[in-house]
Amino acid sequence: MTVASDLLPIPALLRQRGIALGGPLTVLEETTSTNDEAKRAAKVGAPHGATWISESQTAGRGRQGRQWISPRGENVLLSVLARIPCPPPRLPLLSLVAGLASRDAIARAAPEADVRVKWPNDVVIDGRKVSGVLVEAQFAASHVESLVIGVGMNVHTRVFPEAIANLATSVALHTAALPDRAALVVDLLEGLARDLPLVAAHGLGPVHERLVAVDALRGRRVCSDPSGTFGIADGIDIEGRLLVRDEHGNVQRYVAGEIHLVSGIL
Ligand SMILES: O=C(O)CCCC[C@@H]1SC[C@@H]2NC(=O)N[C@@H]21
Repeated sequence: MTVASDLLPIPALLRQRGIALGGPLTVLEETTSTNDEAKRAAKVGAPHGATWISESQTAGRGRQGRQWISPRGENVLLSVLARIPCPPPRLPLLSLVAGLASRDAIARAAPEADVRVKWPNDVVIDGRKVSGVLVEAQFAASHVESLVIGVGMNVHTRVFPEAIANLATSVALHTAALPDRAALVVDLLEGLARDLPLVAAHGLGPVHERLVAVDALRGRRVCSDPSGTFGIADGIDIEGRLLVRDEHGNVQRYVAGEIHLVSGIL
């Protein structure tokens, strides 16, 4: 099967705009997971910036062992291999910054939509998920040898399975014209190329202001695991932790995996 022609302009657009990620680009009809492709290739020396896009995944995955399901040919399923120095404590920041890059690409494609980053790794429109990020690091001894940044974006899908119908959305549901997948990919890679090395080297500082401006959780009621304490989300600090104000006005700081929203949708 040939790959959809709307993806073919990607290499030329990347060259034209001088984007440092996105090549060599492999576009597949099917794979288990684009993150698997990138991880396999990393082991045999694939270069920084190598990128895989697939029209479908048989074992697409998200964080915490969840599945990532996407109908064939409708969306963006992408993984990029990054070989940048990153101290292990900064790894959680990369999900946030990749989410921000995905958010900015989607906001450009759907300028009327209120596109936000939902800490720690989702992108939402009106509280419904439009994109998710899965960062996987490969270690040599105790240092990070390579990083795989996996991004799934719902682009053309208009109807979702019943179980997630209230939780998911797509770019197409917020645009008059059919969104351009190549433009979304190129904008995403541009954001990643600019911000990933900055954040890996300096922490969240260079993007913090942009991130807090599009924080989806601020003011929302959340619950911490495993204590079950309720509070109101009160921003993201410079270390990438979610601030939660409890009923007594005390602020706790949480790292990813310790917090969930009280109601599924925002
Ligand atoms: O929301 C999440 O928990 C993260 C979802 C990440 C999905 C993308 S799709 C491309 C890449 N390949 C995968 O198997 N997962 C990521």
